[in-house]
Amino acid sequence: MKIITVKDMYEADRWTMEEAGLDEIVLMENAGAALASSIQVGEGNGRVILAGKGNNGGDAIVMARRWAEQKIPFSLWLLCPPEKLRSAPRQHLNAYVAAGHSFTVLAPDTKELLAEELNVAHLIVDGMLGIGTKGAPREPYRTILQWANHSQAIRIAIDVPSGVSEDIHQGEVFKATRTITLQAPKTTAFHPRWTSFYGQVEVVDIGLPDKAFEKVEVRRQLWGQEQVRRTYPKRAPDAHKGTAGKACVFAGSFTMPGAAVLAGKAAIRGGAGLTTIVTPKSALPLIAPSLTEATYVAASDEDGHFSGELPALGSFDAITVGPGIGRRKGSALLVDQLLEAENVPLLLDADALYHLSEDVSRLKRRGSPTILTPHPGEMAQLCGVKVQDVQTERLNLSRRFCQEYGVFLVLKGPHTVVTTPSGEQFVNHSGNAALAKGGTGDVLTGVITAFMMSHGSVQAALCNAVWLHGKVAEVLVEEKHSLTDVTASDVIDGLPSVLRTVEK
Ligand SMILES: NC(=O)C1=CN([C@@H]2O[C@H](COP(=O)(O)OP(=O)(O)OC[C@H]3O[C@@H](n4cnc5c(N)ncnc54)[C@H](O)[C@@H]3O)[C@@H](O)[C@H]2O)[C@@H](O)CC1
Ligand SMILES: Nc1ncnc2c1ncn2[C@@H]1O[C@H](COP(=O)(O)OP(=O)(O)O)[C@@H](O)[C@H]1O
Ligand SMILES: [K+]
Repeated sequence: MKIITVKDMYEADRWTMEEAGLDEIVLMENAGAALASSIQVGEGNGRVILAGKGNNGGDAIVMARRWAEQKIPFSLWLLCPPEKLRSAPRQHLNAYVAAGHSFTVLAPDTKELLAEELNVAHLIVDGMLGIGTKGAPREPYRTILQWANHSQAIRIAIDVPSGVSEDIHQGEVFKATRTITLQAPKTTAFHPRWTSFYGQVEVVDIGLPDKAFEKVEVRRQLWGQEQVRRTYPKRAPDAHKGTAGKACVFAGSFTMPGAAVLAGKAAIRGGAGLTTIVTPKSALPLIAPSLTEATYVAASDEDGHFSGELPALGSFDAITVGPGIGRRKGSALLVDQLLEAENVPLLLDADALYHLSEDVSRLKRRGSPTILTPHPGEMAQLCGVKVQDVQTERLNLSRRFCQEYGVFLVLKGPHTVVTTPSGEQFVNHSGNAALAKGGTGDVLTGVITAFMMSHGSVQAALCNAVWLHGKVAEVLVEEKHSLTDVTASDVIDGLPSVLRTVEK
């Protein structure tokens, strides 16, 4: 599903109205109807619908008419004088009034009543500000947002939570329990500043033809279960360990053997036919007893870490380097040599990214696919910026980096972003804070390593691995864990149940 900017949405809107001849009134009617049927009204009274002066308010007015016709009790508040409404919302307000329904206009003498209603409401529908918002909400929105946010009510936002805007600000924003977005998810839903205000996001169709988005260059998409099912490869009945892929994982050290175990186990669970762990000699006995199915190469060791001498290796379908290798000179030398490995996809994670950041331009010399899997701290180091700058520019920064260096990038965190060398972007929709624990990144690296060899497309491999990893965390918390106790090993153990649903 395409993720769009405000400009894209207005362009699609314009096309639909001007080229397809569908009136704004019709789209607003569709939006209101879709909202009326997807919002659960709950028991009792105390439903407040807030309508602002733009088209977002128009959607709320249509929704109110639909509810009124179904005899659902509510109060509709108009936050501007009716004559200040834009043309389409005004026409819908006329229809609402003509149908015999009532509303209250916010004014000095009604303000207190609204405060009281919001205070005791069980459901607040926010049609105050939509994608036309510029900067922090001004009065009267600011105060009403404060009242709404203090209420114990379930809060539903129409299209976007009021106050969310593409230009970042620190003003008041509607804290939605759920946001019902019209037609397509907006980029702001995945911006770290705004994600938490959106709550649960649902997309409803309001009748814009797909063609309306063809003219818009949309290169960002949501990646979810549907896409995974479509792209997940079937294992051939005559598959053998050679066809399932031979992976070589450079991981571990005397002080960090666990990272190698986690990445190796996850690669094997992820379907790799053969997994070879290359690790410093002294770390090998710490790793091998916990990972029976792998084969091993003992690398030359210097004080429990890679010395930098590359052992003689056979041929592999994928090479991964990083988990637990440490930051000493030896592992830097290792990374340097692996970057020269021709004709094999190379995944760099964790400490390998630390070494890479010494000279990122080396990436430009690579002839085969290169995959980087940084968390925001590692991304900041790769780009020479602050972590905060990574977080506010996750999508744009990733795209610029991938286009400049010709790599695939997995920028981790809530809503992990996968970017291809040409700048296509895929935002992941699964996962939860249970993953915020050491070692879960090593698990992801292992799964990616396996998927790179089984999927025809690197992009699909990355997106599917990221989705699976997040989905496992969701299932673990739904079924037998809490957000607090999940371990990286639990994530590996949880892979089978989600993989089974994908294979079906
Ligand atoms: N195809 C579509 O995209 C459709 C969109 N619709 C709705 O239309 C909305 C966009 O409508 P509009 O373009 O009228 O925009 P809004 O509904 O966001 O309203 C913008 C209004 O708020 C004012 N405003 C902007 N920033 C403000 C701030 N910081 N403080 C106070 N006031 C501020 C502006 O002056 C303007 O009058 C969408 O979010 C959606 O809900 C629907 O009506 C159906 C069709
Ligand atoms: N709050 C969160 N919500 C969703 N996913 C998260 C969250 N916190 C962490 N993750 C995921 O957990 C993993 C952590 O990886 P990383 O930071 O590399 O850990 P480590 O290096 O310790 O293994 C990433 O896949 C990241 O996307
Ligand atoms: K809104």
